[in-house]
Amino acid sequence: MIVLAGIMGLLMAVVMFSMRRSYPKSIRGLREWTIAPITCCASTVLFALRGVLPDLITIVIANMVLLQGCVFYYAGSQLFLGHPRDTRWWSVSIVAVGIVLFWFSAIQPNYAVRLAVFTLAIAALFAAHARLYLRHPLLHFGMRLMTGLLVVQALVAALRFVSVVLGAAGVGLLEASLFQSLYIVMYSLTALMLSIAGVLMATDRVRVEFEFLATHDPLTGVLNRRALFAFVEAEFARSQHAGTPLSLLMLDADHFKNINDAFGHQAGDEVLREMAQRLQSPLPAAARLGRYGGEEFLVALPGLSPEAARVVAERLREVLAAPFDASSLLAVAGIGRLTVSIGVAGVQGATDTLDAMLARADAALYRAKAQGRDRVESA
Ligand SMILES: Nc1nc2c(ncn2[C@@H]2O[C@H](COP(=O)(O)OP(=O)(O)OP(=O)(O)O)[C@@H](O)[C@H]2O)c(=O)[nH]1
Repeated sequence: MIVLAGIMGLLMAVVMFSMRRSYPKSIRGLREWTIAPITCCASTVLFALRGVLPDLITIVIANMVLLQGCVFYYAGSQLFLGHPRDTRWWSVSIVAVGIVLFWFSAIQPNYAVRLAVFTLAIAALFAAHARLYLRHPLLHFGMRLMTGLLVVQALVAALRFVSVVLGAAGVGLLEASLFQSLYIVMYSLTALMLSIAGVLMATDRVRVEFEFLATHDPLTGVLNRRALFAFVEAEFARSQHAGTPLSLLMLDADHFKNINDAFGHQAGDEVLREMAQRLQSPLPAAARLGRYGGEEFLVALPGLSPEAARVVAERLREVLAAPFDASSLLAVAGIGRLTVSIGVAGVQGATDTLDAMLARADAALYRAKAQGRDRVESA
């Protein structure tokens, strides 16, 4: 059982290694999660050589290596969750545990004390590791699995510690009692189970990152045209079905070409980013903002009539026209006030189509441009 679990842990290290090579660099911690099962497997080999190699290696070093393997998992989780790697105190603790284990194996042999010290250390390590996850929202199955495994491991180790204190340590690691067997199975499977949870978490993260890239505009971070249209189509169908209002705002920066020409394309990009950021704040929670193309944005306002949407549009115009922060790149470049023209359109009855509604918003925008810009026009 122990040997098989060690081999499976090694296979998981191969999986982690190949994931690390092919996954984006933004997914951190995979290096530590590769080293961790290898380290745990190395400890298994050392435990298995009991009687062949000196006790110093098969007891003291083996336990220290196992603890270090668990610390690598912890370090991987710290990095994966966006924290700096900070395991210095655990390294110091492993050395301290090693000294105590050495004392109670070479100087004053005592299996119960060794077991108590080791189970206490590993229970504390798993508890700290579980706590790290519990301070984050457990969004995906992989994270919940990892947290559950760590909590169970911490509890098993704590129970084992209590049993040792109550005088039920047994006589040795491979004693064939029920509790000892359960404990061995649990710890043999640690590397395998933690690695599986790590693989699931990394895969979840890649999916979320790719989903974001596929649905958001890289320059401004708002929804891209495809994702926005998927939303608008669904909302239009819902509005037709339920008879609830839906409005669209088509928004175009005024004389944007002049900004590019006068201040350069990079300043133009910065203006677009600033616009996207400013446009988000006054929008109702159900609204969605997306980049329609170039310097044009589209806002979908489910539940709002064209009259209510017009009020939102005026508010957006105000927010965009506010002066830039003195330290902002745009103020430094000397770009003045941002103005936009906005076309508003709402759903008109059961026979309306989305294309017709978009055409009305576009026509209203065109009218706003024709009538001098920096204004809102309704279809
Ligand atoms: N910097 C930057 N410029 C862009 C981007 N997309 C489109 N543009 C520029 O936006 C400008 C749009 O110009 P026009 O369509 O003539 O419109 P305008 O100058 O805003 O004038 P009006 O809309 O009539 O007020 C062009 O100069 C495009 O090169 C972008 O992603 N970044």
